[in-house]
Amino acid sequence: MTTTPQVVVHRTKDEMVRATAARLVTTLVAAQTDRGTASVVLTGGRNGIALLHAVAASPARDAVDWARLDVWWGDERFLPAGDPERNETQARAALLDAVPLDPARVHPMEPSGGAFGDDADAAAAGYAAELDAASRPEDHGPVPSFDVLLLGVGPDTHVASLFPELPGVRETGRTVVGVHGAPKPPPTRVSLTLPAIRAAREVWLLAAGEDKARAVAVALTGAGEVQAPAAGAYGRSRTLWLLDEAAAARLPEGFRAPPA
Ligand SMILES: O=C(O)[C@H](O)[C@@H](O)[C@H](O)[C@H](O)COP(=O)(O)O
Repeated sequence: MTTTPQVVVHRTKDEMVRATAARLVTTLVAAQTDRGTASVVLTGGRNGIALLHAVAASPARDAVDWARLDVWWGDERFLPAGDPERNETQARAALLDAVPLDPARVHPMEPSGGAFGDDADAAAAGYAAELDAASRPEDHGPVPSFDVLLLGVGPDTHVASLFPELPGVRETGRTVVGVHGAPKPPPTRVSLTLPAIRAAREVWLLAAGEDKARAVAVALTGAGEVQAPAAGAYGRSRTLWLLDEAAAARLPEGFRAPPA
């Protein structure tokens, strides 16, 4: 099932990031109210990390019961543990180290030189097994039904580490893949695949700045997912594109959510 994307346009990047932080806190609190627990999938990139800083600074942040939150990653740069360019390192510095998470519920992807040595494909298989072990019968498959899965959008329409035309974006069987030869450094990465992304209840795509305007317009106006991976990223109950005016500038009329 696909969900029609909803497009929310904020005036500036800063406003988009702060409003999305408030939306994330509210959504996680609602999930904990409904199910007693919540889960989020983090993304790397400037917007994804700015969002975590904004959650850390939010006066409402402790409405979330952090000990009942599962934290996963949508992709990782396959670098040594603690490398400042790892998405995990940046997420810990921005938010995770500041809130009382249950360490057993934080699920980083293995670094290079870790349990799988320098084998990104083995690290991907390991993460797929971890997802499978965490999924329950009601999840209908080998991936948990994440409450919110966050994605940055690259200027070439990549999401997570699924780049246009590379093998990862064509993957229909596996839930996690090793990525080799990525055009955005570092070249070796680990990424959820589109089927795994689509297991989420809600998928939120973040884009700000004029260098994203073409990617946003292409992905939302009928491009195929192999050429434009962001076009294949949607959630089971909701797909939200959270933009600033600059990133929305090339969208045709009629794509924005009506004003509240
Ligand atoms: O590891 C990464 O780099 C990401 O997960 C990647 O998919 C990122 O989210 C986009 O490239 C957008 O990044 P920006 O928000 O910095 O433009």
